Amino acid sequence: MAHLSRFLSPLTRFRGLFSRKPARANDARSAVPAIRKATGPTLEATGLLRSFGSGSEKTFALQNVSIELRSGELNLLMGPSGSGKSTLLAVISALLRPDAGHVRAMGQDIWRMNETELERFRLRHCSYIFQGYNLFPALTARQQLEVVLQWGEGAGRTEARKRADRVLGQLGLANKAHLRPASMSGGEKQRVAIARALVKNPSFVFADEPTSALDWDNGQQVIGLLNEISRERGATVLVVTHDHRLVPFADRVFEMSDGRLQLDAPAAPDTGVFYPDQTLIDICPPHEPRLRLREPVYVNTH
Ligand SMILES: Nc1ncnc2c1ncn2[C@@H]1O[C@H](COP(=O)(O)OP(=O)(O)OP(=O)(O)O)[C@@H](O)[C@H]1O
Repeated sequence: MAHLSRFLSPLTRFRGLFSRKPARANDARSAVPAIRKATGPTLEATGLLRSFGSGSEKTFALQNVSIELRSGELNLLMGPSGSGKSTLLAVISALLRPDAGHVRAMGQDIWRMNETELERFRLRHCSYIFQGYNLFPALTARQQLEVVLQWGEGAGRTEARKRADRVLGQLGLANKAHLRPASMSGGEKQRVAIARALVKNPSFVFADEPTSALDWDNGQQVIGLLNEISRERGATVLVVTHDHRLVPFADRVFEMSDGRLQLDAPAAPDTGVFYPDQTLIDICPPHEPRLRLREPVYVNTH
């Protein structure tokens, strides 16, 4: 089982929920682009090495791993237990320093940052979603979100409540806003965790086995939401999972084995068109789970 949270100090766990990034002006749902530019990578890792232990006990968890992720895409990271998925997720999400290699995000080499800069980067740009939800037991669903906005962004009480309620409503949780985690089902708890990740409008969402504790209906709902976060809000989403049923929801599927990344695997049947100038015409209905390109189709526009 992957446990990304083991790479977090308790303080980082708490602070990682917050962002000082101002809310985007437009509600992302109203801004689903019919045509979106396929941009370059927003997150680019090269030559990552990471080991644990020493001597005969030494484990090489990452062995020269390079990967590129783009905004607006949902990426799955799969592979057998112990293949290095959680380690890779932790290294590229600014939680675990590699022994060697580079991770470039938002135009910066994140592992050249000092601790303060790293913390600011996590706060401003990253959201983390864990298998175990990581909700505060004493807070209601609404308060889980409000605290992010009030403490993280300095939002006033009224504004925080309005924004929290809007996101809870978008995730079908309006009638659960007053409940504490102990009174919620696993699926509801994970949706609250996603709402909390969403409310800060992150550029990057990193999720470690977010559906493994859920039944298939709830799991499907959760991956559908992650899909929407990438597509409608333009976030770069990376999900570690063992569940092959999630594959049709993904833009790209990366396989790891023995600390190495295998070739990018295709996800689902052709539903879009790539033009040579890299403009992607997304022909899927905005609120349907996205179907994917098996092979990019290049159309001669001349
Ligand atoms: N903190 C640690 N100390 C020692 N070894 C570690 C540590 N973290 C990971 N490892 C080792 O590194 C290798 C990769 O572990 P990692 O958790 O990244 O794999 P994984 O693919 O996520 O596995 P799973 O699917 O079981 O969660 C494993 O052999 C693991 O035992």
